[in-house]
Amino acid sequence: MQHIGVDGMEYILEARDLSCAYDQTTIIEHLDLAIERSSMVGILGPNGSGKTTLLRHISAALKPRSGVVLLNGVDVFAMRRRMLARKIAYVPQSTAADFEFSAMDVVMMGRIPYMKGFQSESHADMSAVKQAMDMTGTWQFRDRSITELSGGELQRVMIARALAQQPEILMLDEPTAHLDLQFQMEILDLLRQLVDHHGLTVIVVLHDINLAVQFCDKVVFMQSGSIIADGRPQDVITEQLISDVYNVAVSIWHDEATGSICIAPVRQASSETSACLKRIG
Ligand SMILES: Nc1ncnc2c1ncn2[C@@H]1O[C@H](COP(=O)(O)OP(=O)(O)OP(=O)(O)O)[C@@H](O)[C@H]1O
Repeated sequence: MQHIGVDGMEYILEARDLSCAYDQTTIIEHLDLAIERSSMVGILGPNGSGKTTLLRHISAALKPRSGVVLLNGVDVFAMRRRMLARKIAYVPQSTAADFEFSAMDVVMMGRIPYMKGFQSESHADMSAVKQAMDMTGTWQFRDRSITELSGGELQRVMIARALAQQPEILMLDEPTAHLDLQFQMEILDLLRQLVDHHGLTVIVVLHDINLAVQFCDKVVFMQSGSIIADGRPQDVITEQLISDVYNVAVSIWHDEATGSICIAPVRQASSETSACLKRIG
């Protein structure tokens, strides 16, 4: 369904005047966010800035204190959970593998929103699971218990489960955290292809700004529960912004090989460290 936002653009997801709290502690206040359909959006910002909290609320895993989250113009909290699970899949930051499920059983759990009662899995369920496991390179360990998988292998299984859900929006919280460089690139490449060729919308929390720049159409920088920059990477990322957000000096240049901007922290001895070293020396 097409939904036109207040500014005339077509957005698949909108958060309007969102405020989120854990018990009495407010984390996010009066936040607005609009996500275009079939785009890949990176959420960035320092530890504790509210990225996970935002994802939990826009995925409807948690209810905001106030404000609304609209999916195709419909309030997500007015939707039935089963219907919502066919639209939004959420891969959390880390998953405890406490149970002896096989990797394939876990991916099959992504099909629950499509299953009726105690019916066994259909041909469509099996084929969605196979496709998701092929895409994430996890079919090879389909029969292994998830308790025996490495952090990176388990992460890919969790992404496969979300893909088996065949959602319109895939939200992932630091999906590359446990992955080596090859799998980081493969997973982000896969997400990019799903956006470009299958019309998926991806919202991904990332810590690596250089990867976000290469793969995302838009980046959203958070600081202390607010969005302080939101736009195309080449338009919003400046040395001043990164130094303001992370309190670290950086150098930014255009890199021929990647075709995007590159960001490197510039090492600086702080005055406190220098004074301390002088005392020791
Ligand atoms: N369940 C919770 N109960 C109370 N406070 C929480 C809870 N989860 C997170 N917080 C607090 O909310 C704030 C934002 O946390 P959040 O996890 O959203 O940040 P983040 O940007 O995702 O951080 P990181 O990059 O470290 O994962 C932090 O101060 C954190 O301590």
